[in-house]
Amino acid sequence: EKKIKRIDRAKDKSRVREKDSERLKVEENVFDVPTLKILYTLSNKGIIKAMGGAISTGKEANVFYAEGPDKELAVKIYRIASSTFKAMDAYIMKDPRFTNIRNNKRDIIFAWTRKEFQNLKRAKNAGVRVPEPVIAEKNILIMEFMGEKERPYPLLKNTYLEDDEAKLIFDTVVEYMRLLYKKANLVHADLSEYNILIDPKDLTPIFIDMGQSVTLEHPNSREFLYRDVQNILRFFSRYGIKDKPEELLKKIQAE
Ligand SMILES: N#C/C(=C\c1ccncc1)C(=O)NCc1ccccc1
Repeated sequence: EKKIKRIDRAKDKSRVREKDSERLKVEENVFDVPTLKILYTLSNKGIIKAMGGAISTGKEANVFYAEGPDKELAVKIYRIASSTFKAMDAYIMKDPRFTNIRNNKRDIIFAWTRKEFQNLKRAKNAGVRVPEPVIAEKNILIMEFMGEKERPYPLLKNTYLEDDEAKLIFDTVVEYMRLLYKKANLVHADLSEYNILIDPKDLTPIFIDMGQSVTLEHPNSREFLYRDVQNILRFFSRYGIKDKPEELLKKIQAE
């Protein structure tokens, strides 16, 4: 009996340790030394006052909550170590804005982070609701936190909607896609219910994750736009919205 107890306790302890190492793993291969140095610099510049917990964790990046001098911030840290930057290649190497970068991993990640900053800026200026970008420093992007008191707004994916509410959001999403295209000369290129936040106060959509967004000059921009349109129609079809891809493309690209 005693022996079994001892084994169970040992197992529990190892489980706790395993969990810690799990958490540490997330922290460690994002918070590598160069990244910590940049965070330290940003805090010395008074841009970040305190770091909070992780909002989103993914294979390419992690987003953390942070306190800024005057507003809440989201700190997106692109992983250098194990990121699948191969996927990034397809977007960045054909982008006329980034043809001259050297083909090494760090430079690709730094260029990608700069690109997300620039794309957010352009989207904001075009009238699309996105997190206001604050600064891009190497593999770190700091932007306005979309949420309240450390709680991020929910993804469209996780928001319960009545049909009429969904229709209003759908119309705004299409309008934002049109503004991105006509005013910002951009295609989101990864638009879906996973990259749209919903402000619960007024049920307005917020586009996030624009690192992969491309200008219309990109050879595949129309294909990426078509895919965004299909994603949006697929998701909103559950609310009885029956628009056809061609109709949406006409609305977005209309002269
Ligand atoms: N940008 C951003 C995001 C949220 C956010 C919330 C509140 N304010 C600003 C941004 C976000 O989750 N992006 C998706 C993502 C990024 C990294 C790993 C997994 C998933």
